[in-house]
Amino acid sequence: MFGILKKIIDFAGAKRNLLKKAMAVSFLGALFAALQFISLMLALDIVVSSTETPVWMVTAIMLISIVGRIACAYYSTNAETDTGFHMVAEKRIHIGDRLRYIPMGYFNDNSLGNITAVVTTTLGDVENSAARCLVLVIGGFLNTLALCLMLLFADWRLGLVSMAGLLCYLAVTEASQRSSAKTGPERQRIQESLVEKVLEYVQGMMVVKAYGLEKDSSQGVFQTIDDSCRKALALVHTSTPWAAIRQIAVRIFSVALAGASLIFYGDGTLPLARCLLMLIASFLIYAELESAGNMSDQLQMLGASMDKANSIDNTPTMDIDGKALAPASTDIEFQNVHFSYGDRAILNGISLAIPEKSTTAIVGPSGGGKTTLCNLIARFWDVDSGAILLGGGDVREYKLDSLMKNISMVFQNVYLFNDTIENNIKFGRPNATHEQVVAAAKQACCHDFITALPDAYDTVLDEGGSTLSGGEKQRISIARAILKNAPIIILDEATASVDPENEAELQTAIQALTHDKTIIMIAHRLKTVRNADQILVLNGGHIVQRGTHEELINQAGLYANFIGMREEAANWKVS
Ligand SMILES: Nc1ncnc2c1ncn2[C@@H]1O[C@H](COP(=O)(O)OP(=O)(O)OP(=O)(O)O)[C@@H](O)[C@H]1O
Repeated sequence: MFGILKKIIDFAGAKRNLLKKAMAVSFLGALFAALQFISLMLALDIVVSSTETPVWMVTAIMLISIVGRIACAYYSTNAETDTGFHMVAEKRIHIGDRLRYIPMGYFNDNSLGNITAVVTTTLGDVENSAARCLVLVIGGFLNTLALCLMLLFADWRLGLVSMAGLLCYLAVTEASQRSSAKTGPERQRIQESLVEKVLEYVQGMMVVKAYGLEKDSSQGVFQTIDDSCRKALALVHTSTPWAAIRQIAVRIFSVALAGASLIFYGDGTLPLARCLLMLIASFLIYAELESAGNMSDQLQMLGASMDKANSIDNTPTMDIDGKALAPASTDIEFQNVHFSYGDRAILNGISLAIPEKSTTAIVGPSGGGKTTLCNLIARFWDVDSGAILLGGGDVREYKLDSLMKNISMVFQNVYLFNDTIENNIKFGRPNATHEQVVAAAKQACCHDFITALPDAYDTVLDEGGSTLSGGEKQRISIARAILKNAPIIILDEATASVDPENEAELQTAIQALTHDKTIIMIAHRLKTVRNADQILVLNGGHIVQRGTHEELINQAGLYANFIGMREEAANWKVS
């Protein structure tokens, strides 16, 4: 149990000292509580043994005890709430920051549901109860210890009985925690799979509707909810017997304390006033300890929650050896690059050179590794072997921020944030002025449709930008890249989903973006491919052909086939 308590203190980060203060004040509260017994002892002495202790003194001690206890409880409750919320906010920010610097492969292994569950539900539990549990458990233990010490002072024999009860309780709690050590992680897994399923259900709703599978799909989620409920109950049932054993342990010692008091009174070794005090104490002494014990099960869960959050927070980042460098040029070179997703080899010994301010088109069959090759330049993943150089320096020598300053990426699947259009465009350059945003939007051919919206640039987009058409989203993402003005542009040409009217505007936007830049383009359009300075044909993880259009078109091979298919497609007409 003390291991988990230490874990909470470590987790508190910048609020660690406040948490320690809350614990110290809670201890003070325990001493004030013990004072109540002293006043009770004095009162019984006055009533039963007619001692001459002034009544005002007894009353004053009682008042000090009550006021002191309330004040301590007030302070420690505020401090633990403050600690809980701040420490979790700090952890969430830290995790959010960390996620930016870890390889994308991490997101393959740790699904969205898993990460969402940790940052929301799991940390929500820690936020609401970790600091409170810690203060209650420590407070409960210290409170009982203080009362035992007081009883020791009143009668050492009965003090020892009460102390034995405390030790027995601690031993049972420790045993229960050991036996249910797997409970916390298991419950954690249940929560994760539940969040994962619900997210998948909501995100896949469109496909589910399109295929009329609403019933089957919702049954899957309901099944997971049902499983989660059953497993959570099973876990609670494993901890319930231990709660009963703890209760029995303290009840036995309460009865032993009362019985021993009566025996000592009977044989004349305990005065009546002390005997009455002990009888009252036997009912109250373990009350706080019992509430602390009930919390100890929750501590087990919290320990697992904190471990999970820490495991994300401690994932090694890619920036460990990075330096804030500025490349000498935007020449890019692949030197015998090998890369695989897990065990699946995707790129096998790729070597290529992309000179500054040139245009390189990458073509090839679907699944050949084109996107992967581009993503490696931006270090979404690191290569397995070989090296990728930017301006002569290995991309792994750069800090991610200083590398990404040089690169703008325009993806086929555009993601827009739940924010204003202006802020979405400013994403790559947050301190840009409104005039600069408008100028970029004009170049990207999106100014007109933005100003036609009721709130123009202040229009708040839905998450993912679902209220805009595919072409509009593309152009906003191009405006974003134009504003960032990075010297290297990686572009996944989006033409498949765009109608001819939109395509003309999209091409104007792309021309504005790529002017005078180093361009690497996954090319689908014949015109782009034709005009590229070099064309790389990627198939099965190898560059199978490379050269200019003129050089490749006359060779038999994938490129000639690709051009043939494009020409055929371009000649299609609606009859
Ligand atoms: N995150 C990932 N994890 C595991 N495998 C992946 C991942 N991304 C892509 N792959 C696999 O790697 C292979 C290459 O994918 P990639 O997207 O690079 O191909 P591509 O040539 O760009 O294809 P397309 O033209 O269809 O976009 C594919 O077989 C794909 O299934």
